[in-house]
Amino acid sequence: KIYEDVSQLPGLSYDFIVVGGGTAGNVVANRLTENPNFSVLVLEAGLSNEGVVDSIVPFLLEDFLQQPTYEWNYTSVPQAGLNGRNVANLKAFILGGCSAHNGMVYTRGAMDDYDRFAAVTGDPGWSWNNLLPFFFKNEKWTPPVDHHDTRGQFNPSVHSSEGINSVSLSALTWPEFSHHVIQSTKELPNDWPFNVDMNSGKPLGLGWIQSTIGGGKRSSSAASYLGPEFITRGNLHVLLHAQVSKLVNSNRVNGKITFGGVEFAQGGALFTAKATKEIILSAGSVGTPNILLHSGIGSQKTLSHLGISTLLDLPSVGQNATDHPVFGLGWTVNSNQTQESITQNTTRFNEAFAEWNRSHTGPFTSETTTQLAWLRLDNQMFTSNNFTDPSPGPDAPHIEFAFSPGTLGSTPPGSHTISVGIAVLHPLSRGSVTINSSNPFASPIIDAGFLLEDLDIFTGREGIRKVLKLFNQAPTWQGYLVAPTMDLEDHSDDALDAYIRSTMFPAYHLVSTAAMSAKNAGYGVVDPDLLVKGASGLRIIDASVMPFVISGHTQAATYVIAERGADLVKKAWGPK
Ligand SMILES: Cc1cc2nc3c(=O)[nH]c(=O)nc-3n(C[C@H](O)[C@H](O)[C@H](O)COP(=O)(O)OP(=O)(O)OC[C@H]3O[C@@H](n4cnc5c(N)ncnc54)[C@H](O)[C@@H]3O)c2cc1C
Repeated sequence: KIYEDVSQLPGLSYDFIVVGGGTAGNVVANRLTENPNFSVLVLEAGLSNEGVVDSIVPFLLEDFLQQPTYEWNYTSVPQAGLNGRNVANLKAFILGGCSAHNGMVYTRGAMDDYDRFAAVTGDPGWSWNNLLPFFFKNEKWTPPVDHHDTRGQFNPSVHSSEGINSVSLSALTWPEFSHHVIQSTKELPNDWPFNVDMNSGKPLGLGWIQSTIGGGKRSSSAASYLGPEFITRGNLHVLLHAQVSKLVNSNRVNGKITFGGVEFAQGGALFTAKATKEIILSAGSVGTPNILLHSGIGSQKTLSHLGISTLLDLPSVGQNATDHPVFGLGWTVNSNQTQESITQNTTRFNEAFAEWNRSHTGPFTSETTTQLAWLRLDNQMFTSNNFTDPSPGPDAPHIEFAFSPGTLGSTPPGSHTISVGIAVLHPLSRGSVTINSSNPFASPIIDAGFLLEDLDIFTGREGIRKVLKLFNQAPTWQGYLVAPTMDLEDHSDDALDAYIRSTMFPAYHLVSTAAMSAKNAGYGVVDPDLLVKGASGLRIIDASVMPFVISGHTQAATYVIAERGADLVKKAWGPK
């Protein structure tokens, strides 16, 4: 059941307290309450997702992201790598967390990513092969709303229709643009090979986008894992408007620190919820380190400056923050079949919205990108520039290209554009999430550390060159493209770098701020079972535990961590 007011809760003592009803937290709550003997309370700071149309209708994402009501409204520190620019750090303030406001792109990444997780943690359970059943528990493959023939657009053998979270191919809303993109793989198959399914563990190549959308509606963790068949469980309670400040009632048992509960605020008052078995932090890559630090878990040096007494000296808390830098290239085109035909035409916009309301079909059923490509740079390019290949293995891409029949943000009235978003997938730059106040309700200090390392900007620059070469050399684009919105042809390295630094924005894939490491490692925040090192009864299950950012958008990886994490908890407390 979902509660809005703490006074309605039957009590404040549960077996498990899950902090954060976001992408991962709702998976954990669902899976633990499959056991009728476990009681679970989810504490979510944000608002209800019920009936929030801009979150439900995929095409309205851009509008949704402008709404401060559903945002934590964090600011980040000025970014030295971006000429001191201050970029947004979006984090959703709604049940479902970022799965309720993200771009819905479903990408698992490469097998090499997870095999590297297994290697650095010393736990084969994090390898691709061992995680595949958990991807399948999460995924509910769903037909696209236009029921078009999807043969050759995905590989059914790497998908599951038995999971909980809907994933689908988009309706064929933009056939002209899609034709040119797919045709590129026939005309330049060596540079841009077709990949029938980028979610097979081997993503290299170009293929059709898959999204967390089912029946034309966003499938957030709240809509799926807290769906009507689950939320009616008597042992599953979710309390909204409940912002956790810190872990409380600490004790030391056999040299390990334990916490009896969590303190949270609602309506200006403070309450304590007790956990008799475990506290699970699923507050995300910003929320989780913030709560740890205010609870006295972190670098003793930082905490003592703020007058917070250190219960557990774990200097890695909040460090190692990693996100994907993204920037875009745009062209005007000789066609009116672009998203501007809807966004700049009120009549068509209203018609498309009416169609979605009537039958959940039409252009409003998908987000803006139609295809993605994942490419590697030659090893030679790294060595001749004195870099080491940052990727986890030969099947992992260095760069992502997102093809869209339209441009993010505003375009001049009457223009028709297309764009390619470029993401650097294995940045070396690192930042941090830390605090500069002992007030747990103050905003943490977020620094993604974008483009501090030369390798990251080098990779971005080569991404631009790959796109320019594609549009120059593949005949399909001739006569369709009119002019670039910013001409980067023949630009020097310095000019391309300047373009990237002045236009880059975050992918919002922040991870690794409470990274897992091997049991005996002298760094890291959680062990491979996701238990906080040096603590007992305290686990972290969210995107913050990834030891590295994956070669893809991060929600599928977060879901798989949550599925396996919940399994570890159930095994620890279930029947022996
Ligand atoms: C704008 C945007 C677009 C994105 N697009 C994509 C995409 O297209 N595809 C993709 O794969 N990934 C995408 N991502 C990334 C992906 O959504 C995240 O990596 C993933 O959802 C993180 O899940 P999480 O469970 O770690 O955190 P969240 O989903 O953020 O969950 C954390 C939850 O904890 C709550 N919380 C935080 N602090 C507290 C507290 N103190 N007390 C109580 N509750 C608290 C939050 O309100 C939130 O509900 C995007 C992210 C953003 C922000």
